[in-house]
Order: sequence, then structure tokens, then C-alpha cells
Amino acid sequence: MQTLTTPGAMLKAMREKPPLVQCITNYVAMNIAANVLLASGASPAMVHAAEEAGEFAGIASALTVNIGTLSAQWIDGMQAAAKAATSAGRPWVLDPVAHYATAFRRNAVAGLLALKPTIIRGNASEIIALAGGESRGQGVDSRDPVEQAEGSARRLAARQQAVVAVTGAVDFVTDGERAVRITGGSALMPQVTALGCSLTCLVGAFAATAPEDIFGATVAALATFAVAGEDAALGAAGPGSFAWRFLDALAALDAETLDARARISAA
Ligand SMILES: Nc1ncnc2c1ncn2[C@@H]1O[C@H](COP(=O)(O)OP(=O)(O)OP(=O)(O)O)[C@@H](O)[C@H]1O
Ligand SMILES: Cc1ncsc1CCO
Ligand SMILES: [Mg+2]
Repeated sequence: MQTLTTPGAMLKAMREKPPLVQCITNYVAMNIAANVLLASGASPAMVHAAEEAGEFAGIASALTVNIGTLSAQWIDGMQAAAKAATSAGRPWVLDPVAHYATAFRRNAVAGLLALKPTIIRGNASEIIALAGGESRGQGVDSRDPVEQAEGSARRLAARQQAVVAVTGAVDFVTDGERAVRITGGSALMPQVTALGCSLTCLVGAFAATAPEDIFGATVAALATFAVAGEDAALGAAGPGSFAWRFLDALAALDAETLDARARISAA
């Protein structure tokens, strides 16, 4: 297998062989997340029913699990899919949306963490709380700066033996030893709902393309969002026009541009 060494090389490989990505995501995110994957070059499938989620995970190249709009039946599907992905040797990504808000969410996330996600992607408030700290999150929205979550992310990554990605104005990715920051994007991004959820799905798509480099794949997905976010902000009048410009910017982004413009620095 050819080694994919840069975000651009991974993006190009993804487009040449679109991976099937099973996304168990929330009702708010389903449409935009599927469109984000299509614009980036992956094949999304939003499959969450307990009756089929495990079987489907056996044929998908990666799985993403997001607890945004949770119900008891969904938890069964998430558990079955995570187990099937793990036994098939496929990466799976956990997005612990507002897990600190209710006991139901806390318990669901504890059960999913026990199934060892390959990657955990959340905003700063979610990652701080997941590592056992006091977060200031309000519902699904972060109220903590990413800098404040870096120590939590490192501890969580070491404890879970997972790659942890914290997003916000400056993103942070760590596997517990290595760490990088990714700058870019736009302040309009948190004004459009479910872009973080969509990014979780895209992390799954990059992980499917480069399963031998989960850290690099996670960084590549975040860098893709950072560069496309900057492009979409040019000429956007507000969150509405930003949202459609963002899909166009993802689709127009090529490997060379991504590698030339990605701002990734060691942390
Ligand atoms: N102030 C900002 N400036 C630049 N980029 C940002 C900013 N805030 C968020 N982003 C980018 O927006 C994307 C989504 O991250 P965010 O942290 O908002 O996710 P989230 O809180 O989980 O979102 P949601 O729950 O609505 O899906 C990431 O690519 C991140 O880098
Ligand atoms: C707004 C919202 N509520 C539950 S999930 C979600 C999408 C952003 O996380
Ligand atoms: Mg979120």
C-alpha cells in the first residue's frame, strides 16, 4: 500500500477511491454531514437502527458515532456498530455531544468509551468534561477556549489510547505523545449548526482512507475544514451564505492547495 504522507495526498486518495463511511449522527446534522462527505469525495451512509447498524458496520470502511439527538434504541445501534467496526479492524470516531448535560448522555458515553473509539472529536467544553474537568459548556455549545482543553485532551488520549481532536478557533490534535495545532477556518463556522458533527464524519472518511496513520488522517480532516472555511468566508454575507459556500469550497479544494495552505504546527 502506498504511504499517504500529507493532507493533500490523503484527500486525493479519498477522491480516487471514495470510502463508505457509516455515520450514526444526529437529526440536526444528517443532511449537512452527508453533503460535507460528498463534497469532500467520500460516500456517506446514515445508518443507525439497532436492527442493522452492526451488520452495516461490517461492510463500511469507517464508522462515526455522535450522540447529539439520543434515544435508547439509538444506543443499541451505536453499541452494535462500534463492536462490529472494532472486530472488523475498522476505525471508529466518537463525538460526545453535550455528554455532560444529562445522566442519560453521561452513561451512553461511558458505555461507548469502554468500546475504545479510535478517535474522539469534540469541542473544548466536551473534551474538558470527558477528561474529568469542570467545563463551562452550554448544551451543545462550547464556552471554553481550546487552549484550556489541551491538557485534558492529552490525558484523555493517553487514558483511552485514542487520538483526540479538540476544535474551536485553533484546533488541537494529540495521541497522548505527539500534538499539533491547526489554524484557519472562520468565526462563522460555529454560527452554522452541526459543522462540528460533519467534521466528525469527515474524520471518519480520512481515517478510512489512511487507517495506518490515524493521527495524520485526523489532522488532514481538520486542515481540510480550516482551508475550506477560510475560502467560504470570502464573500459570505453571514451564516446562511457561508453554509452553501462551505460545501462549494470543500468540493473545489484540491490536494496541492490543501498542502500549500494548511497551517499545522507542533504543540
Ligand atoms: N472561532 C472560530 N474560528 C475559526 N474556526 C472555528 C471557530 N470555531 C469553530 N471553528 C471550526 O469549526 C469547525 C467545527 O468546530 P466546533 O468546535 O464549532 O464544533 P462543535 O462545537 O462540535 O459544533 P456542532 O456541535 O455545532 O457540530 C471546526 O473546523 C473548527 O475548527
Ligand atoms: C443543535 C443540536 N442539538 C442537538 S445535536 C445538535 C447539533 C449540533 O451539535
Ligand atoms: Mg459538537
